[in-house]
Amino acid sequence: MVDIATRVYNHRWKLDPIVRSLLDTDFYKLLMCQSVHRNHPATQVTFSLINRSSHVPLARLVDEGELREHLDHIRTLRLSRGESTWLRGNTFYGKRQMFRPEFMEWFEGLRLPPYHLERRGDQYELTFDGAWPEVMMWEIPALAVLMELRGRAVLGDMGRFELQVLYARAMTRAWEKIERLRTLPGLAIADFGTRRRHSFLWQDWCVQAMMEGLGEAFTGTSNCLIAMRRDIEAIGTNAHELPMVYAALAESDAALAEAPYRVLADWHEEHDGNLRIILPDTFGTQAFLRHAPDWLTGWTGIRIDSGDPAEGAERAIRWWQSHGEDPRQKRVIFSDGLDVAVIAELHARFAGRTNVSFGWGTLLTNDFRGLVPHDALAPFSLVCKAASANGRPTVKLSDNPNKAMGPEAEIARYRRVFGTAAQAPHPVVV
Ligand SMILES: Nc1ncnc2c1ncn2[C@@H]1O[C@H](COP(=O)(O)OP(=O)(O)OP(=O)(O)O)[C@@H](O)[C@H]1O
Ligand SMILES: O=P(O)(O)OC[C@H]1O[C@H](OP(=O)(O)OP(=O)(O)O)[C@H](O)[C@@H]1O
Ligand SMILES: O=C(O)c1cccnc1
Repeated sequence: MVDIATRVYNHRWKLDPIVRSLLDTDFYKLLMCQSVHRNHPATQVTFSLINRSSHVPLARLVDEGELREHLDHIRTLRLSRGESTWLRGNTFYGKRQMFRPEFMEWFEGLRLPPYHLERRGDQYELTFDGAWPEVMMWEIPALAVLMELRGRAVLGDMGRFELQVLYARAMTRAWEKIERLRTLPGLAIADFGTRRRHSFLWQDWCVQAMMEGLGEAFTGTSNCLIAMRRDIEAIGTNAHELPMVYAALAESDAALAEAPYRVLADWHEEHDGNLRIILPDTFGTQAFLRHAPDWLTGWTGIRIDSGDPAEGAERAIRWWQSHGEDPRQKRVIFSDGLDVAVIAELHARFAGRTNVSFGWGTLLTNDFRGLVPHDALAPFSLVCKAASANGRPTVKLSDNPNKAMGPEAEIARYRRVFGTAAQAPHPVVV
């Protein structure tokens, strides 16, 4: 087992690359990338960094030169032969050859496109422009680099013993959470914490702790590199970028209203079983379900990613029931800023009524809250989103207005077209 504290202490004198592999990313990126590569290879997109925690002055905390070194390093990465063999030969969700040869050939040649970085006051403007399948692969490593550099800036001033005790405390906290989760019968939980993790090695430690502590209840990790190295399941669904970009490309209000379903029709052709998971909240869950075509009720499950999670799950259950579907045959995946108390509550309320699972992100892989002065290692809400497609702005409404994005006028148009009702704001922690 790596002694993380000693390693942090000893690695301060040369570039210690944060992201070392194109597989150090979420599995759903690869699933989406294959679909985008087939259906929208030439669509031009811009992805942008958004620091939703504006009180965190990223540009003061992270050195620009160091940031560039890490981003440049990521641009040198290529899929290795062993990684390619794993992707081509491994079974994902029980299916062989999940990734088609045309996609694999393209992926083997991929290098990430250039980035644009500029300091604006205390924040960084970081954007990525180019073809959608290439640009989308920046999101996860860019976030992981920024989060870890911000952490390293704090760790760099700490002594050997301070570091030992810091990690001992973080380990104790993580293990206590796992002990709590162990008491939940029939739990199914995966690691979704790559993008805002404390560090790669810390995420890897958390994954191994979940493996030992939870056994079968730990269903796997969204991180492909860790899944490969630890020989566990790679877990993934799909993300908001698909409906956001499809919607931005729509030529009329009627096409806009259809866009979220068009996404899933394309997905339907590629995947079955546990990969048919609906993400309904991009432009408001209620409106999405109200207008959903009948064939969608046959899908396996729904991912609840914003708003009040219990309300979201109740709504999904009612929707299935009203279409003659048995919710006990369906799956609800909760994935929004989870921590153990909420997981236990949702598990108690929904287990038995539907199949429940959890995608646990930042508060698994980066719960360093309260461990150093000024809470300088606490995670915060850093995201990287598709901001435009073929020159047109994207919009996200979400079930939480605090997560909405896009130009005001476009937000108003989307609300009208989708018939999205007013929503209650929820605080965004991560
Ligand atoms: N950011 C990272 N991404 C992927 N793998 C990593 C990362 N950091 C460390 N590892 C892996 O974790 C293991 C332990 O790290 P260790 O400190 O021994 O190696 P290293 O950082 O690669 O090498 P060195 O200590 O010589 O700089 C190694 O197998 C290393 O490849
Ligand atoms: O436990 P968590 O840290 O929430 O990790 C998982 C989250 O990460 C992703 O979204 P992201 O935060 O990138 O964007 P969003 O919050 O706007 O959905 C995903 O949709 C989950 O919400
Ligand atoms: O596959 C997913 O749905 C996923 C993975 C990581 C983070 N958020 C969501």
